[in-house]
Amino acid sequence: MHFLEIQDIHKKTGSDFELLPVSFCVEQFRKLAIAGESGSGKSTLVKIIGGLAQPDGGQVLFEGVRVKGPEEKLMMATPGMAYLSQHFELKENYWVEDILNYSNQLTEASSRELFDICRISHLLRRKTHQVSGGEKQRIALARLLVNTPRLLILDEPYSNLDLITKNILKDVIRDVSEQLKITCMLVSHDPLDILPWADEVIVMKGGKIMQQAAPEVIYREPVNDYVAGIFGKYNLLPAALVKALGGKATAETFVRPEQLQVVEKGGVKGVVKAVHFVGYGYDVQVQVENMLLSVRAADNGFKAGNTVRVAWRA
Ligand SMILES: Nc1ncnc2c1ncn2[C@@H]1O[C@H](COP(=O)(O)OP(=O)(O)OP(=O)(O)O)[C@@H](O)[C@H]1O
Repeated sequence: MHFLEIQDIHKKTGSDFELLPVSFCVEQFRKLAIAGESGSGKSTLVKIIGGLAQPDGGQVLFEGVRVKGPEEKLMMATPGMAYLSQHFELKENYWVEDILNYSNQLTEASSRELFDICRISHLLRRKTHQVSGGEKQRIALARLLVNTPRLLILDEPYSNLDLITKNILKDVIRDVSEQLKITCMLVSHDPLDILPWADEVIVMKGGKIMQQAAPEVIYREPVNDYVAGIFGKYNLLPAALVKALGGKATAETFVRPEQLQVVEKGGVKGVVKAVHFVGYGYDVQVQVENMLLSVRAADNGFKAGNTVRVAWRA
C-alpha cells in the first residue's frame, strides 16, 4: 500500500480547462513539489487530493482509504490531512493562543515544540490583528498542525511574501517536514522554492503532468522547453555545437548558462551582445554562429561587441 495514491483523477472546471486523468503515488515522508505555469491545474489537483474539490472521476487513496470529496461529506476537512492555501483565514481580534488551543490535541511540551518550529512562540499573547501577514500565515500553519496531520498540503504558501518573511516560512516548512515527520506537498511556480526542498517534482501544463522526477533530473534533463523554462534560463543546442563546446551529446540538448563559460582558449568563437548582472554573477549573451547563448560568468570583464570564446564548463 502506498501512503498516497492518485488514480486517474480528472475534472472539468469552467468551459476551457480540464484536469486530464492524473495518476501518481507519494510515499510517506517524501517532499513532493507541484510546479507549472498559472492555470496549469496545480490547485485543482491538490484540492481534489485534499478532499476540497470533487473529481469527475478517478480516486485518491490516503493510507489505503478513499478520500471523499465535498459532495460526499459534511465536514470539509479530511482526517489526517491539512491544507494551507494562500487564501487562509484567521479570525480577527482573537488571542493567538486561544486560536491555537482550540482543537489542540498535543501535550504542552509538544505544543511548545510546534510553536517554536513555527517561530510563533513570541506571538501567543497577541491578538490576531496585532501580527503581520507572514506571522499570520505561520499561526495558520500551526493551527493546522495542532491536529497532528500526516499529510500537509501547501498551496502557494509563499505568494505575496517578501524575501525575508518567505525565508523564515521556508525554514519553518523544512523543519515541519523533517522534525515533525509530516509528509508535505507544496505547490509553487518558483524554482528557488522547489529545487532545494523537494525530493520529487511534478510539472503540470494544461491539466497534464509534463514530467515527474527528482529536482536534479527536472533541472538538467527537462523533457521539453516548457519544463526547462519553468526552472530558469536555458540554451537549446544542437549536438554538434555541444561537442564543439567540449560537451557530450547525441541529440539536441538543454544546456543551462552555468554549464558554459567564457575561456581564453578552445571552445567556440562568438561575439558578446549583452551583459546582465544577475546577483550570483553575470549573464553574458554571446552570439555563436546563428545562436544567442546565455553564459554564466563570475565577474564582469565583458562588453557588448567583444569577441570571446565559449566552452563547456568542466
Ligand atoms: N471553480 C472554478 N470554476 C471555473 N474554472 C475554474 C475554477 N477553478 C479553477 N478554474 C480554472 O481552471 C484552470 C486551472 O486552475 P488552477 O487554479 O488549478 O491552476 P493553477 O495552476 O493552480 O494556477 P495558479 O498558479 O494561477 O494558482 C484555470 O484556467 C482556472 O481559471
